[in-house]
Amino acid sequence: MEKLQIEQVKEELKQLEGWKVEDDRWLVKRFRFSEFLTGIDFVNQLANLSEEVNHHPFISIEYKVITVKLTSWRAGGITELDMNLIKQYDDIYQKFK
Ligand SMILES: C[C@H](O)[C@H](O)[C@H]1CNC2=NC(N)=NC(=O)C2=N1
Repeated sequence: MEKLQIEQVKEELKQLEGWKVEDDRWLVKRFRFSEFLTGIDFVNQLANLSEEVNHHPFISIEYKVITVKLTSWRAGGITELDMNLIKQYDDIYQKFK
């Protein structure tokens, strides 16, 4: 899978909420939760999805803030799969609202 042009990625991100591009290769978003363990539930759901599709984000847990960073390692940048997955991450997050 080929990496996308960053300008195209940034254009697509305007349709979403809270996603940024870092170092021209990472999609990054901070998800906030009211409870620590709810954030952990969210992480577990992302982990299961990651295993299903064999495509894994880097996830940091900072109390009630979960930071998700995603790129396609082998492609060396952001791919259609990454753009598809971040929408699935947002859908999972919506279920916790
Ligand atoms: C061997 C295994 O299929 C690969 O390392 C997978 C695992 N998860 C992955 N996750 C991400 N984000 N990018 C990859 O290129 C990738 N490759």
